[in-house]
Amino acid sequence: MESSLKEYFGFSKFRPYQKEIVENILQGKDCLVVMATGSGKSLCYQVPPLIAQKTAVVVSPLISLMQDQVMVLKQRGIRAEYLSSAQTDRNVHTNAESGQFDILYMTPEKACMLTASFWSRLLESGICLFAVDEAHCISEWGHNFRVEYKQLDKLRDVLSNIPFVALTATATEKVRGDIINSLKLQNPHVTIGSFDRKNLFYSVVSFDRSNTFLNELVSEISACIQKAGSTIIYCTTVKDVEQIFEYLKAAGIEAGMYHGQMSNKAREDCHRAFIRDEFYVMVATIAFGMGIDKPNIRHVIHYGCPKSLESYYQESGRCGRDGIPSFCRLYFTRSDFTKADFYCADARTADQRKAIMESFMAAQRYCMLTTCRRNFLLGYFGEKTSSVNCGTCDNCTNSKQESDMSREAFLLMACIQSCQGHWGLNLPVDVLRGSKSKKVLDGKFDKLPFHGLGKDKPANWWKALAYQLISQDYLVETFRDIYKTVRVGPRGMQFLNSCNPDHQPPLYLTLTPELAVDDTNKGTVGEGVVNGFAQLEFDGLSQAEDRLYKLLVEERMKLARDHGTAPYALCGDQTLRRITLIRPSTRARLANIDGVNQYFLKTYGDHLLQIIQRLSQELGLSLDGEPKAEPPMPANVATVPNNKRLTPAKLEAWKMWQEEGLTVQRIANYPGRAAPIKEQTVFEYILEAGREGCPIDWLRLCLEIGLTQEIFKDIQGAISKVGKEKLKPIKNELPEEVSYSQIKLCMLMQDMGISTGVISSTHQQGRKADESRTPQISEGSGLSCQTEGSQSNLELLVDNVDYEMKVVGVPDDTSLGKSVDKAPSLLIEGVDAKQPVAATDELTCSRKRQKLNVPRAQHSIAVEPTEGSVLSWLKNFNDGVTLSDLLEHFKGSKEEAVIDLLKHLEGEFLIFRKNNLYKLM
Ligand SMILES: Nc1ncnc2c1ncn2[C@@H]1O[C@H](COP(=O)(O)OP(=O)(O)OP(=O)(O)O)[C@@H](O)[C@H]1O
Repeated sequence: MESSLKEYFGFSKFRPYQKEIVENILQGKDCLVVMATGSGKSLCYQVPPLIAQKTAVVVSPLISLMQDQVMVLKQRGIRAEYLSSAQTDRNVHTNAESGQFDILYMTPEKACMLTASFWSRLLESGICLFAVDEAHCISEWGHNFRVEYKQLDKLRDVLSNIPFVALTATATEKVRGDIINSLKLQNPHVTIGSFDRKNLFYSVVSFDRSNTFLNELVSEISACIQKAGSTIIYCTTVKDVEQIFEYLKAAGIEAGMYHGQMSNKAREDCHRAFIRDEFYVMVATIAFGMGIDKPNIRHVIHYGCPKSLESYYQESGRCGRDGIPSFCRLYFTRSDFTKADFYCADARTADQRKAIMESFMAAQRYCMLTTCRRNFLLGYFGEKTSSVNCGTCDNCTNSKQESDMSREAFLLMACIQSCQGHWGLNLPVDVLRGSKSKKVLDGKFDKLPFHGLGKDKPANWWKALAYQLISQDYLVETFRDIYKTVRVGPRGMQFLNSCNPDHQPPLYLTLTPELAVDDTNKGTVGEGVVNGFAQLEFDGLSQAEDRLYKLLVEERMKLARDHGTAPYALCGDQTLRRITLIRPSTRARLANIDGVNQYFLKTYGDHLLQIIQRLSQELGLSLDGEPKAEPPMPANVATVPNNKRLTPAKLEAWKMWQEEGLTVQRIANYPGRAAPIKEQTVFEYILEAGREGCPIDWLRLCLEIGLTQEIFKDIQGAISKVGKEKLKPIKNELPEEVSYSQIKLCMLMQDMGISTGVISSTHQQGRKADESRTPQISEGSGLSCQTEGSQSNLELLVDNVDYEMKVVGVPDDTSLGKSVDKAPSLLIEGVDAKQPVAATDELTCSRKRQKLNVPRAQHSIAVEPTEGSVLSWLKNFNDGVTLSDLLEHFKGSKEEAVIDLLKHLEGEFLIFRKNNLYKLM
């Protein structure tokens, strides 16, 4: 799997969850994948066909999206095509059914229209999966319901034994249920990743449509273009699109335009020019939504409050899909909030109207928020967060000013209370401002004691205060049909009860620019809203490197133009940045850069190497530098251990285990403890810390409870048979000696997307840590170790006995021409490894792996390094070998000769290097 990943995609490792999902698909399981935009969902259905050598059929909602994906896949040497009304090549249909494509995209309409004979021929040729991308379109609860998606279930009978894979970035629990039911997914493997897009900076600004504002917008966009970054400006109306487009044009910024009133051809041309970097700015309505797959958009601006928080998340999610820090800014005016009837116009049922209203109101709350925007977004999608301050939104980074607004809050809440919660905000604000409108007089609201008491402040000031109070739960906004009403909530009632007209307890609220209108603070409030690009640590390149990067961007552009493709399809900005920093001089060095795939190397490698050499010389830069630290990538698993949700006892147990290296048993019986706690409890604490995102040495934990790859796989098998709702049925499926702890650990690792690969691939590291530590406990605990027959990857788990064991040697089967898959017999002084060891209770297994880092080539005979001999030797080591292993194996040969040979093989994409381990492609 990893060699396919490197060969076709150029990546050296899977992102969280990807490998797990690919494995499940290859095992024939249905999958539901809910992972953030840009988290790498596509790869989950793009890798299996390369391994299974069968076609992956992918349903995708938009022709432009399919076309872009096919274009990119072709640049990776993957045979991809699409079937839709827009396909002009008639051969595609015939070639598709005879299995000529690795990946075949189609629209839902097309998928339902294809004849039974097409499917049966394709089935004969081989289908490895049927994927439904943007699967939320199946659900009426989703924000993009598409009727055609509903009919895809028909294909379930036609493709009865093929795994169905549904993928989406946004799906609430309700939508997830709908997807599973509609597609008739059978006991699917469900993956729900984090919604958090860590590389995105969120900010919101209230704006007017003045020229001053538009000038600011122009400078913001220019700053992005300077960094060779693309911007999308989403407008809520066609009129706004045209106006902004004209304004940019007048300011000398080349931009494209995209909206529903343009002809198909004009839209397609514009779309194509944008993804090919012919201009860097696209001004669009949300019609330019799902169909954009460009990974290097650095800036998404919303010019007006979006219609829902889901669509905001989706549209802003177009930003920074390649993981580079990028910026999402939302501009709104309060008049945007009055568009409910417009958005509800298409609703066919009361439920639909309710759903639209709810998410529109959530978008409004997002605009008015004074607390962390990321937390609000994540919370909306049901994700709990541990930090109060994300550090990457305007509210968390700008200095805030607060002011005691107890008197004003009292007046507003008391007035709203007197209006009995039957009204929106306008009426109580009118009353406070002393209005004598018909509505006020008819309802005798002018007789209220508050009438006119707030006339010193403009209406918008009071509304801004109301939104502050709503966001702090003093007021509650609901709606009836499409009309919003506001009432005093329990927190507000508590406040009102503690007030009298002459005295109110202090109530500090954040001063938003609107609230500062007549305040001396005005002017300082907005200062926090700084240019986002200045805030983002964009690249860390020196001046000369920055120049080189821009020249390489131009070169990529030329190459893409010559090959009729988009620059990002050749290689991403992140890869280009790595190339800039390393400045490789050989094919091998270029091949080893993350993001460089075989097709790229073969097609553009030599040309690019020449260019790099020439430009580096001109700029006075040396070649073959060391890679610098990468900009932050979105990590789905938090690594910060100061987790607020862990109790001190749990945090302490985790620290003792993870940081101090104590075993579970040792922690449970720690001398300083008033009373011992159960080992099982300590183990649960560690699992919980892991679940909460604290780093865990998974290999060590597996070793400590005897969870080997084989047991892991057995447990996975049991889970796929009986589900994972209850532990007992899983346990019943498994051999007696498999413990509940092992099952729990396996389930957690599965949930967190940690694959079995971790157990073996971290051997080297794990070994060192373990071996450097003398055994912590020797209390003669019972044992439940696997010995003979349960070894894998040259690994043996033995009793944690109170004397040091010593590895004295391992006969090297490989050098004798035997397979290493067979368990080697280990000779350990003082221990008969074949002696069965009695299992006792399930967690009395504080064991220590004793023999692990066996030099593989200890007994090797002289072998000459040739292309063939290196490749066939590497075949024996799935986990790869180090350079010293290789030198040891080929000892007698010159070191430089071995290194040259390795470089050549690397440059030919026959081997690849990951973490300094050489592996076979
Ligand atoms: N393992 C990986 N290593 C490095 N980059 C990756 C990896 N997997 C995917 N990517 C890159 O991440 C970016 C986003 O991937 P992808 O298009 O699959 O996201 P997605 O989850 O399908 O997003 P969307 O919901 O927007 O369609 C792409 O540029 C892709 O090449």
